[in-house]
Amino acid sequence: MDSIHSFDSRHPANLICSLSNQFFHKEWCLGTGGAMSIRDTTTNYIYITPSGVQKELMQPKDLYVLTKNENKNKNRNQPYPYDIIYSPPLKISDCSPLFLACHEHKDANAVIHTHSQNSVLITLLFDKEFNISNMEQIKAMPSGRKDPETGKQINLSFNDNLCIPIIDNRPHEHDLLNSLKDVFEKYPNACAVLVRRHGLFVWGPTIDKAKIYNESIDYLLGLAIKMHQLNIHI
Ligand SMILES: CSC[C@@H](O)[C@@H](O)C(=O)COP(=O)(O)O
Ligand SMILES: [Zn+2]
Repeated sequence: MDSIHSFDSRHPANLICSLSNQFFHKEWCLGTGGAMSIRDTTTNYIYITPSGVQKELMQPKDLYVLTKNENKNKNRNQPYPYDIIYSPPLKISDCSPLFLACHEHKDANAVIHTHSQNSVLITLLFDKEFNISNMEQIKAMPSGRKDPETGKQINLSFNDNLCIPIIDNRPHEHDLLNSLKDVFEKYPNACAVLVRRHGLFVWGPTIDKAKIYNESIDYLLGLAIKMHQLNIHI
C-alpha cells in the first residue's frame, strides 16, 4: 500500500520504525513494551504500531494506518471515530485508544509510549505529580503558552516548574482512558503522563518535538532519582 512505503526517511512509517529501534537501544521499549503513533499532517492518516511485537524489528508493512470517519459509531474498545485503512496480520497496539485520545483532545500529531526504568522508578517516589525546576534541560519543555506575535509555543524557563501528572496503572491500556482524560482536564499544559509501575506517554505537535520532550523528561527523571539516592532535595 502506498501510504506505508516510501523512500523518504521522514515518512511517518519509516520514522516509527527507526525511532522504535533507537528507543529499544535506550532500553525504553524492551521485550515488546512501548508503542507509537504519528499523524501525517498532509493526509491526516494516523500510523500506529502493532501489538505484542518486538518494536525494534518492526517494518513499515507491520504498522496500522487509520483515517477519521465522523459517521462511525463509537464503542468501548474504539471510542474514537477512525477506520482502519491498512491492517497488517497483527493486532493493533493496546495503546491505540490512548493515542487517539491525544490526537483528538490535545491536537497531538505524535504520541510516544515507553517503559524506561526511570519512568517506572519515579512513580514509586512520587504520588500524584512529578515536579522539578531549576534544571537547564527544563528549557526544552513546552510551557503550554504561545507567543502572541508568532503563535509559536513558548518553552519553560530555567526557574519554571515542570509538572508531570502520575496516574495509577490498570489491568488493560484502554482502562487508562478516563484517567488520561482527567489529566487533560486538570493539567491543560501537560505534554506527558506517567503511569505508575508502567511507564510514560508523551505527546507533541510533531514527532521531533515529542522525541525531544521524551528525552528531556527521561533525563530529568533520571536526575531526580539520583538526587533522591544522594539525599539531595529537588
Ligand atoms: C510488555 S507488554 C506491554 C504492553 O502491555 C503495553 O503496556 C505496551 O507498552 C505495548 O503494548 P502493545 O499492545 O504491544 O502496543
Ligand atoms: Zn506500556
